Amino acid sequence: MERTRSKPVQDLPETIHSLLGLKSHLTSDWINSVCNIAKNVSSSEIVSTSKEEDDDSVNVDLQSIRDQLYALSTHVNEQNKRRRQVLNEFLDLKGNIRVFCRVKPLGKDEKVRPPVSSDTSNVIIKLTETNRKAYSFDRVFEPDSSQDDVYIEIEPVIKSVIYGYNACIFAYGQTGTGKTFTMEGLPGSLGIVPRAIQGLFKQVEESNHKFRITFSMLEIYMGNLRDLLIKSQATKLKDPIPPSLSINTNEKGEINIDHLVNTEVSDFDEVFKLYKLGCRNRATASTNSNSVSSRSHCMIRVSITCLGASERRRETNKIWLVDLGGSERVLKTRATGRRFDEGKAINLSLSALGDVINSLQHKNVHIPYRNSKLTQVLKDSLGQDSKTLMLVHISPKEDDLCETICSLNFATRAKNIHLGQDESKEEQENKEALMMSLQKVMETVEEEREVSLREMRKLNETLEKFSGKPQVIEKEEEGDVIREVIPMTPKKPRNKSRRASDVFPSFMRPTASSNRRLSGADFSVMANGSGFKSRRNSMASVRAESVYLPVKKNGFDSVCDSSDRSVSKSTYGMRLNSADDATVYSQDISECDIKLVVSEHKPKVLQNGPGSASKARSKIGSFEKDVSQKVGGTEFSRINSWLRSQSENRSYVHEKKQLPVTPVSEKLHSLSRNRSLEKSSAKSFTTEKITGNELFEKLEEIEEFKTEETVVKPTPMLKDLFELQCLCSSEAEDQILSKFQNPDDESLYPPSLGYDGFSQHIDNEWFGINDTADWERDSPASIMLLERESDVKKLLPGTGFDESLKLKSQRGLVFMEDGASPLLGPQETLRGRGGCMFMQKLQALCFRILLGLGVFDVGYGNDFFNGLTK
Ligand SMILES: Nc1ncnc2c1ncn2[C@@H]1O[C@H](COP(=O)(O)OP(=O)(O)OP(=O)(O)O)[C@@H](O)[C@H]1O
Repeated sequence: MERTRSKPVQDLPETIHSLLGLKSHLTSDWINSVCNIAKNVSSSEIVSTSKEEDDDSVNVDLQSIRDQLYALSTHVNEQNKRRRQVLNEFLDLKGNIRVFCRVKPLGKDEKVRPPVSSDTSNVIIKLTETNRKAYSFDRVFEPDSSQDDVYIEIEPVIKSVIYGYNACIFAYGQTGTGKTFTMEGLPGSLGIVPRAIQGLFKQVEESNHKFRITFSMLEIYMGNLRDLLIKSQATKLKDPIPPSLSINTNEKGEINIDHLVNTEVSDFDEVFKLYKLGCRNRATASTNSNSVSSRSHCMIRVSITCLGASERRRETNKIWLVDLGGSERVLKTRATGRRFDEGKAINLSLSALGDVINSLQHKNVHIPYRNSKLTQVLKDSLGQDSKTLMLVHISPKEDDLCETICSLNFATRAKNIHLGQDESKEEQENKEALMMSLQKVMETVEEEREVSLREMRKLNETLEKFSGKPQVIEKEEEGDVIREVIPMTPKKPRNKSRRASDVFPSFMRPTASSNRRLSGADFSVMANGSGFKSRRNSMASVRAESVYLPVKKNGFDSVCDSSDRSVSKSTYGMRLNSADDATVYSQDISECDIKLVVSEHKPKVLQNGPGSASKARSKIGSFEKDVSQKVGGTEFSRINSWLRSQSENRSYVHEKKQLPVTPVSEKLHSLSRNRSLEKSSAKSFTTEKITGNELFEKLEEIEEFKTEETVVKPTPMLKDLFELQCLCSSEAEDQILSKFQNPDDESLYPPSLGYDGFSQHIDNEWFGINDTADWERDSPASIMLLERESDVKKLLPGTGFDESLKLKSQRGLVFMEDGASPLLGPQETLRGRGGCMFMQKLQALCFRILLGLGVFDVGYGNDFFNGLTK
């Protein structure tokens, strides 16, 4: 390298040479001049010269380290690809849906010999002394199995997640059999969730790519999604009500959940804190079977994004870790009230999950994902190339034998196809040999990869020592620019001020309506001085409900069929601009929809008092049967023809038979009996036309009987109407309370109503008489009507519905003045036309039935509704 040096320094060699060669020059002057030259050479010049020479050699070393790192990283990429291939082949051979079974150990006091025995792949049930039934699974964990044993079997699935596959691990089983124990674990014996997340971070650290990991946690409670990372039940007046979660499918077929908190995490500790927060928010309760029973499905989603890693299946993928609610026989658990409803909701979604898995195993064209929220959420993580693992939990206790058999049958349904009962022994042996060889290949690849990674780490440390930063290599691979950060990625500083609820991923950009929903509480606080009012208004302002639009179905829905859809609908702010209803539609069918079909037909006991609830429940079975018939069309056709005739003739049809009056007890006893009789005689009704006044008198009779604590056996048609009316109201109220109930502050919430068919509440609020009451706006009827308003508008063009609603500042249930249409009209006329009150009530009931028909989608399209209003 050329350097510029001072003149004396340049002359120095020559001078020394002359000094050595020509001793005659050794005069005192000459010596002085040499000394001066030496003095002029600065010390810094000497140092810098030596440093630059060192730099040259270091530069050469660093470059060679970089080259080596580049080569090694390419090699590791190749190994990763190979590893992914082998792992995938291995998992494919094992089956993409694998079913494990875990047997809970007997308690200390339970010394009896259990009727359930197991080995590593079979569970044998002793049905009688001579009769046994065997179930085989991919793996059975015996009662003494540890959490380690379980995790080892699960690890390949976790590894596949790093390679871009979606995965789903869920724990299924009867309540109290150890699902939460397996998934969550105890402090000394961590379960699958913490281990899986630890495993994921370990994989990420070992990888030579940069990953972005996010964490979300939600529960499906009574058919509704609830974010567990934000407090879902506001405890203070000012607490914002969380936005409703809705399930969407993007153009790639990926499932997204709008408004679900999706927090970026950089290490296990961060995840664990969020996880604990979520667990605290989860709905649990004490039941007969488990003192801390999960009353919901708890779902954890870990999403992973890694750009430009060619060995990964997709850039963003996810794993769902699901602790399902316990399947239970409600009769056995003797659950009542809310516990009963929770159990029923859990059972419904579990059976939907079973159907989906079974269809996947059968490779059916139609996979019924839409039958529950649970399966909708898991849609892109079940089946196809996703890895699914079901852990069925059973109890060895004799007392639980029925539940055990149910769970084992459920699990067998999920697994027995892919294991290939048709496979010959030879084929099975070949498969096992192939799996063994793949395992060996995998081990070799893993070892080689480990060596490469170790070498890379060493080189990287050296590089960091000299250059002060880890090496970043940029290279072109398969057309993509890959940015690889070789291990030891510096940790991101945690943003402590960030609230979980503030973090929304980019795809969850707030829409106008979601913004309004988010600000709903603020609005209510600002608009009202009084706390009570403001709280209630905030509740009234933000309603989220799933309803099923009356879209005609063409048989079944299919995987890629977007024609049939239900609507997740949020109705906002009745006090805001009426044209400003924020209605968010998403393509999802609510689990509630299924639940509603069943539970909306709860029998209503026309008497309040002790025991009435249990009596009502005892009739649910018969009503459910009844509903299935209705859905099948038999009874609806009766309603249909009846409504048609009444709309054509402007008169009402009822059973000719005299309304019998029976005491309450007799009535309750005979209700179910009558129901079957009614069904059988449904087609042979003798009908007569009566005038509105006559009907009014009849209805008055009914009202009188009710007030005298007696029960009327109404005509089948009227009874149906009464029941439907009551059921609609109670279900809506239940759902609203379940969303907004605040156990700490019950007084701020609408009182729970004892539905007796025609309670004061219903008179005043369903029929919109009390125009000053805030409850009117908040009443279930109003909410239901509001939520379905736009649907009705579509269905009933030209009925004046629009106009009448526009005229109304109060938006309760209103009726048409025109008697021709049984539906809507100014509500003021109710007071003026007292004599026609009951006729109008009946009209309103018809209207609600129409809505109900629409909601439950029994195949009646627009024609049906239009026909009724002509
Ligand atoms: N394999 C096991 N080893 C030790 N204890 C267990 C095991 N499985 C379950 N338990 C214990 O049994 C009790 C009930 O278990 P857990 O709460 O996990 O049941 P669950 O299936 O989640 O019930 P639920 O569906 O009602 O939530 C807990 O106290 C748990 O610690």
